[in-house]
Amino acid sequence: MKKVIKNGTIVTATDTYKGDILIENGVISQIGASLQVQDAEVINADGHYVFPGGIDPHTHLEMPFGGTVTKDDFETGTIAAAFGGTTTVIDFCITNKGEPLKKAIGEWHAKSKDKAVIDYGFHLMIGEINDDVLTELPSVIDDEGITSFKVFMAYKNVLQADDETLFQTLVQAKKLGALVMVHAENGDVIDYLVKKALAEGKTEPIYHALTRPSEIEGEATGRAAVFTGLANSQLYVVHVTCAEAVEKIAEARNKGIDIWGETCPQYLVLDQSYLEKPNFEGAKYVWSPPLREKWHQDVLWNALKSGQLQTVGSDQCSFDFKGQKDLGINDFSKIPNGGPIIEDRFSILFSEGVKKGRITLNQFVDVTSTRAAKLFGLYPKKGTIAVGGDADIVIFDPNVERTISAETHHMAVDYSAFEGMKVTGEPVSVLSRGEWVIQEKKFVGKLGAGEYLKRAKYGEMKENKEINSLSL
Ligand SMILES: NC(=O)NCCC(=O)O
Ligand SMILES: [Zn+2]
Ligand SMILES: [Zn+2]
Repeated sequence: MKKVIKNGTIVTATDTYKGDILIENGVISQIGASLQVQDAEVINADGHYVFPGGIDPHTHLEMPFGGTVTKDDFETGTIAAAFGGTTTVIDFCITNKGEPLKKAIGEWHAKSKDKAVIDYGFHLMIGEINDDVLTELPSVIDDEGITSFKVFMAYKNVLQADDETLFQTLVQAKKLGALVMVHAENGDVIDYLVKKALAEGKTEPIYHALTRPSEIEGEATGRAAVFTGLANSQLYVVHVTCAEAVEKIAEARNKGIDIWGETCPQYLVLDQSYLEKPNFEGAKYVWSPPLREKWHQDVLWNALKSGQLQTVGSDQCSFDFKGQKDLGINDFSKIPNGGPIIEDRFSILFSEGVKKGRITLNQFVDVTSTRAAKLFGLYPKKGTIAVGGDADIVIFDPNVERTISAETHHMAVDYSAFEGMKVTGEPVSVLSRGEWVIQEKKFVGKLGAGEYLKRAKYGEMKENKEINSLSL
């Protein structure tokens, strides 16, 4: 059945206006003032914003990590994402050295196919480059539509790749039309600092942060940027946390290097002092890179505002406090890294960003949806509200006040990293390709309704180049 969303304030990355939206066969077929439509379900969005569904370009659902597996899978994770206003996730498919890439991709399809309630795609981790990998890469792009590769510069002896692998990945990405993503920290230096701290009997969660200083995030970001320039390739730096990394990205962009930066809500609103909470509670706040001193938050907000950082991902990577985070009770290096964010990304950005005047309403849409769609080959099917695009839509109450809590969230974990935080604004209803997923704050979607997204090549997203040169 057709649907028409009436009287809402439609917000895209560039425009804000009152209008009605007609949805037919999962697609936006018309936008206009006072649309008169027969035989349509009418949705009254008066007093609400109508946003394009959020695109979360950074999730780890059902990922084996740190001796355990992330608690939220493609069922609970995508349901929670939808409650939070996200209608597309791009998850990291983790590969193992010596095994075919196709094996890992097959595993990720098996995890997601019958569970995802919203649309999804995969990035592919590259841990090594050899003849087998080189033979497989073209079909990863052409057959699977996976057009972004992820290289970890940290997690020594686990996920970390060496510089040669990063450089070769950049070269291949340029040739094939993919965007390279990096976790930028110097894993070798961290490994030394961690061993030293443990030998000195420093085992508490705060040492996780103290052994990963912001300078080495800056160093790794700068190194990756230099490689990108040399390879004349393209780079997206995930979870930027600090001034040093922002500076390296800005410097590289000024030189004309094709580099993009993402930050995450946790780095915008939480700080290093959380790791000092007593009774091992600090473990709830163990991320890599770690939470920083508070002053870095202003740098990150300003970078979003000025366009030096372009996206906000969640880095959803959730572990229970009891039974998972406590693997590191006697040794901070064994605390599984990551936290539950997928549901809170949109609301925190709106409340702390738009409501507090740090970013505009249109920038909010850009950093939570549009820019990710452009960078990761989904635009304009996703990431905006336009005729012909998928009807992935969030009807958002900008004035409701609520308190974030594990008691009320929909993620499968036993704590919230934002427990007690008051936010203004909440998604009320969410549509994925024109079908209700959340209706009046209730889940009404279907497991397996989410479709796998084959994405366009990076080079084909001409708009990325234009935006990059415009904002230099
Ligand atoms: N960020 C984090 O601590 N965990 C998820 C894995 C990663 O993105 O590095
Ligand atoms: Zn990472
Ligand atoms: Zn991550």
